[in-house]
Amino acid sequence: MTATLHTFETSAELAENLAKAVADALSAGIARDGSASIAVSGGSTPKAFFKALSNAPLDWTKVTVTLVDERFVEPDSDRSNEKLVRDNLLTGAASAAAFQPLYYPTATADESAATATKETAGIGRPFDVVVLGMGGDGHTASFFPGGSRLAEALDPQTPRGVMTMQADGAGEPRLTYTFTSLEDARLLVLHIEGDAKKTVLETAQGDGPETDMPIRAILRRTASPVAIFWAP
Ligand SMILES: O=C1O[C@H](COP(=O)(O)O)[C@@H](O)[C@H](O)[C@H]1O
Repeated sequence: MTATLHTFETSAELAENLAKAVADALSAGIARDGSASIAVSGGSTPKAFFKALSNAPLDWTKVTVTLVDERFVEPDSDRSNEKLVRDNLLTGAASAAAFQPLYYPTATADESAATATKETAGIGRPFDVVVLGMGGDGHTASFFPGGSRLAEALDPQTPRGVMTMQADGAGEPRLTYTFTSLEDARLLVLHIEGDAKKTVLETAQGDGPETDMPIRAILRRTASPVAIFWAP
C-alpha cells in the first residue's frame, strides 16, 4: 500500500495536526457506527500528541482506547504503556473514554495475551485509528528484529488478536497486536520524530528483508494506506 509523508516544522505542530486528523476519524466512526476505536503506541514519542488529543471536542463516552503493544509489567511501572496513556491521554475530555488494557495480572505473558485477545474481540474490526511508532532498530508495535515470534506476528494468515513477543532489544516480555489486527485501520498512522528516525525510515523504504526491519511490513503490504507524520 502507499505511504504518504506529512512533514511538520515542530513537534508541537505535528501533535496538533495529528490530534485533529485522529479526532476527525473518531468522529466519523461515531457518526457511522455509534462508537469508535483507537489503538495507540507507547514509547517516548507520543506524549505531546496524547495531550493534544485529550482535549479534542468529541463524544469520548463512545470511544474505546487500547494499545498497539505493551510490556508485561504492572500498570504503575514507568515502563508501562498503559501508564503513559492513562497519564497523558485519558485525562480531561478523554477521561470519559473506555480503556482496554493488554496487560493483565496473570502468571505469564501468554495468559495475559489470551485474556487481552478475548477482552478486545469486540473492538477493532477494523480499528478506526491505529497510531504506530518506530524504534531506532526498525521495530514497530512489538515486532522486533530477532523477535521470538516475529514470523507469526507478521504472517497475513495469523488471526487478529494479541500475542507475546520476546527479543533482546525489548527488555521485558511484550504483548502485541498481530499485523492483521492493525493493517486495515481506517486511519493508519506512523508517527516518528527526529532526524535519526527519518534516516531509519529511509533505510526501511529501501530493499531488504522485513525480518531485519519489521516496519517494512507496514510500509510494504498493509491493506490501508499509511500516513507518516514526521517532525525534526
Ligand atoms: O517499545 C516501544 O517503542 C516504540 C518506539 O518508541 P520510541 O520511544 O522510540 O518513540 C513504540 O512505538 C512502541 O509502542 C513501544 O512499545
